[in-house]
Amino acid sequence: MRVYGVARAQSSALRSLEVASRNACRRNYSVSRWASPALLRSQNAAITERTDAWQARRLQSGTAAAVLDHAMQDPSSLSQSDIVNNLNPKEAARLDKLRNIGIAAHIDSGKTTATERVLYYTGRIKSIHEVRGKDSVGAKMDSMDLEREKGITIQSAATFCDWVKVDRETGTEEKYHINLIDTPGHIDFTIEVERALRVLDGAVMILCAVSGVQSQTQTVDRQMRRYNVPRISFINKMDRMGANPFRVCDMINKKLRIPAAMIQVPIGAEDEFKGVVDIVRMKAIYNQGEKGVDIFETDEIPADVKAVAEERRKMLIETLADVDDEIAEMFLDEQEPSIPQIKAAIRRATISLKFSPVMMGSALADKSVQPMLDGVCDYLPNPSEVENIALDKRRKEAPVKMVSYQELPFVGLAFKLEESNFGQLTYIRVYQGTIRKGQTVYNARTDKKVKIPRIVRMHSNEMEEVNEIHAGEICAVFGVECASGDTFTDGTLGYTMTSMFVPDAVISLSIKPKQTKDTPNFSKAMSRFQREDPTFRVHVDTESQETIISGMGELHLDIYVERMRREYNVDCIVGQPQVAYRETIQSRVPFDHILKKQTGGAGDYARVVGWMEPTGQIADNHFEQQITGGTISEKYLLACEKGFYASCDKGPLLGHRVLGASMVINDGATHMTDSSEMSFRNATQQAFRKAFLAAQPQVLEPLMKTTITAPNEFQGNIVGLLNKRNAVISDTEIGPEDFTLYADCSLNSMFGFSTQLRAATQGKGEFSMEFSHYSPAPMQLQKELIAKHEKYQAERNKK
Ligand SMILES: Nc1nc2c(ncn2[C@@H]2O[C@H](COP(=O)(O)OP(=O)(O)OP(=O)(O)O)[C@@H](O)[C@H]2O)c(=O)[nH]1
Repeated sequence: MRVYGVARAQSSALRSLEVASRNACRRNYSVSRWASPALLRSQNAAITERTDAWQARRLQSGTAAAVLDHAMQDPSSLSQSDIVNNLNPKEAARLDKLRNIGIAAHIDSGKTTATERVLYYTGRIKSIHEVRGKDSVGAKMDSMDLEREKGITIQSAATFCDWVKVDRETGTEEKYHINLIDTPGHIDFTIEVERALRVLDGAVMILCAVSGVQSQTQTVDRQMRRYNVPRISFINKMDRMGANPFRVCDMINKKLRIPAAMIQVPIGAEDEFKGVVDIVRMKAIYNQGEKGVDIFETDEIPADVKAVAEERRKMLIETLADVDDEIAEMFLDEQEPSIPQIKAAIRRATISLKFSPVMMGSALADKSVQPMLDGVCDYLPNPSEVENIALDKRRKEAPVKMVSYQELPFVGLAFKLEESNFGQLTYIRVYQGTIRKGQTVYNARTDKKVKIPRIVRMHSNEMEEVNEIHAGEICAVFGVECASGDTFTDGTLGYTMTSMFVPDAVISLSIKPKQTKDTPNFSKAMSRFQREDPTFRVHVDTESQETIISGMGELHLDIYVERMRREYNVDCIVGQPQVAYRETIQSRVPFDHILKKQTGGAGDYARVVGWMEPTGQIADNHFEQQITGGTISEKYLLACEKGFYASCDKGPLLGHRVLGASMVINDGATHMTDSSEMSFRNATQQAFRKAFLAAQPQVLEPLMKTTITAPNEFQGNIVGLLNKRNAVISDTEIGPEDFTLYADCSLNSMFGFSTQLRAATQGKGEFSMEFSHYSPAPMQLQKELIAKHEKYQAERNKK
């Protein structure tokens, strides 16, 4: 933890390399957090190879080389920021003032509204437009027509701005460069949050001051944990009736189980909300001027807020003492930490994911957004303070930590693709080195070279052309053929980065263009949407020859059907939404199957012996061969494996994917002339079918974690609706006005629920669903589904 404090102090003071080097040596044996000697060696070699004049001078001077040598002897000695600081304090100073952040939250918490203020206060936009505002312009970050019409964010949008942080006591100013991504709240577009958090260094988690932690807040919380993203919590909508930030702070602690404490308390609430008290510095902060553009700070804390502010300050120090050693020691010695000590502790604890500082305001009422931006600069990490790991393909995929330093070989991750009027736009996070216009880079997955013709910085749907982008930054490039999640390098390193988590699709429907003349455009749109969104999948059903699209929910698929109409002029006919069922087995069944055909000429012969059994988990399938004595050759076993996985793609019960099945082949026979790869593949598929049907097969259905919120008077109606659907209600929370109900529901039973919910709550109820797990479908449903599938097959066979 000391590393951050020292590195920051060094970089802000821009001390000489010698001082930095001495500090690094002093820390050498006390800090244990850095990389492999091989990485440092390879990077040192890469640095030496480069002809960069500055670099060569530094290496010749011996200081930087000494630091790297030192690190090689004891690789645990230096952090990423130490290395950058020691190599080039100027570069460390650039990184120190850089933040890559995301704004993520439950639906309608005010992410886009808050982002609009951030852009206005930083001078990126000249006027503020509201989401669903009366001027019909819509917020800057909701640039798609559909987003503006529906008032929801569908795609995440990237932008950047410069924030000048003013220390009002000393009058000093510090300029920070912030790359910002506004993400959607609807669970159907969760991949957008997933990929933003994959590449960001920190986040602002927005919560509603009335509703607090909601279902999507919990999803976002899981995503932040998955990618180790430190966060500030910002309680928005302090102007709403029923706003209670103290309750929300408790909810963050209890429901999200992250130690959180207020670093501000409100001055008034609801329509009396006036501003906040910064309880670290004990200053009252108010917004003034048009759209709250000016900040007024004073020592005069209103009398009715003072006691709360003091009490909450004590609570803040106590919470910090639980998560930070330095404050813990002072706490035990009954010493009062100073303001810089508290701020440093908040920063350390936030970056090390042990704490979340809680701020508050009202974006819509233009109150207290600027202090939140100060918080981003003060408490969220710069790119060199975040650990980013790549796998080195040249060293058996050994993990290596990347150094956010512009002179090192380039490594970047393509995290998002988007079709624009000028061709495919690929968003890249540069983790190491520099990407330059005209440079040739390598795609680590395909090993293909590509030239970078244009680099731009994105400002929602507008772009600004640049010649190069350095480590730690986010940019977009044109004309680069790749898939979402591909790693690019300059070719000197064999690094590849792990990609993001892509959730399984739960819903599908058949789709075709109304008019055959639209087929080319239809295909174009399908391939574009698939490339852009890994949760949107398209396949052609081999039996019905229908195009099937699958995704995260009805809204997700509806939006694509609508985009097809608007952006490609293709009207489509869509089928009923279908649940993505799965199939599994429950018992072990042996098999001994012979495929034998001799009808003149070359015959077919393959014998496979073994067993099928459940893997024990409703997850991936498993194939294993335990052949002794070479009864089946390697080549044919490979064909058996292919046959097994092909069978898993289309289960024998309904033609849906198989989960949790294992096949072992431990014996068999081969014919001198009649055996072939095809005969072993077919024999395995036949054996699979027979064994599967004998092994107590079962249809699985997706269960959805469902959260419903509505005004309290409708609770009875909603419980009734859920009972009809055999939902299992797991929890209910009753708030001052609204209640929230948590339930597990089968996806199948939830079709049409939104219409019924609207009717039952006078349009005031909301619900969200997220895939939870697969569970056996009720027996009656299984029988009906199987009978329907068999009837369909029989009709097809007749044709
Ligand atoms: N009262 C009040 N309303 C707010 C505040 N901030 C946003 N809103 C309103 O809340 C609604 C949703 O705001 P958005 O900014 O679209 O929320 P979002 O989180 O970006 O929405 P999604 O991206 O669709 O999840 C809009 O009608 C806003 O005007 C606030 O501070 N106070």
